[in-house]
Amino acid sequence: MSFETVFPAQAALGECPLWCGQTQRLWWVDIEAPAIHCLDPATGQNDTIPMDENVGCIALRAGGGFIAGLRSGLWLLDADGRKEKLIANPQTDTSISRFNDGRADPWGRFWAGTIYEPRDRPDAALYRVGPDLDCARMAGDIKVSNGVAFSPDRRWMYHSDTPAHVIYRYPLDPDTGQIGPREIFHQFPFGHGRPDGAAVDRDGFYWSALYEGGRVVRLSPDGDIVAEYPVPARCPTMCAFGGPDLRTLFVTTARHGRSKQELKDWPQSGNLFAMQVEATGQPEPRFAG
Ligand SMILES: O=C(O)[C@H](O)[C@@H](O)[C@H](O)[C@H](O)CS(=O)(=O)O
Repeated sequence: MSFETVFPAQAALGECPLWCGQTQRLWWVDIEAPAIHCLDPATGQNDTIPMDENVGCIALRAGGGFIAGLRSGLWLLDADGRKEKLIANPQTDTSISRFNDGRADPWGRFWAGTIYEPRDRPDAALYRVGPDLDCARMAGDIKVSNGVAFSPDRRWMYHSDTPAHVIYRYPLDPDTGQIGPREIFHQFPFGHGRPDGAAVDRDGFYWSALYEGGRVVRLSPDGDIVAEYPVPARCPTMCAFGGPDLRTLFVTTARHGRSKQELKDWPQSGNLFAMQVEATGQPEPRFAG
């Protein structure tokens, strides 16, 4: 098992891969293009929706279209990616803060966090949008919000702060989805990659893309690293399960802000990769609003 290029995107900042089981397509974004993409892995056909501002994350809406975390705030988009409604713009200064990682939860809500781009103080935050479009600030004290994912038993929400090299987890009420106090799920040592986007498989194992770590790591429900999978790019940004049996692991990667030497050493940076895995992913929920 090893990652192979599934689409030679050469994306600036590939992110937010998410599988649509209905159409058998992989949606993903290029934060810096900026664009929303839709890949048919069977044919290699990749359709692009250009955006007019950074797009950090998207989720599919149950009724069609997207909910998205953009630089200017949280938006509803139609099926063609056109802005329908600004839900909220909670950031204090969008010139130095934008939405980053996010996804829908098993209750049909959308969680999205920001990146505080100066990274000199923990001014990023995590927000949750309900189907009624009510937006609530759910967590703070972070610099770059990443790694949002949910356990299959609905008892844990995972959330990372990339520059701090830490993945947190929050207890979830399995009925209401309310979160409890955060605890450290895994603290990575500095200098060997830091946790970016992630996915949780059907057995509750957390698969984390390690930015500047050139690999994806699989962590047990107790937070122990049980496997590591090299990626042919130094900066994998997020992984997602897909394919007819949800046993294909897709990973997006980055070129943006990387040195010429790094891009020479890792010429496939920015591509989309895929690997068949023994684990089975969870179907990606849709936003109910
Ligand atoms: O892709 C993302 O999540 C961010 O936009 C990336 O740029 C990355 O996570 C971030 O740059 C990591 S860090 O701030 O350099 O630690």
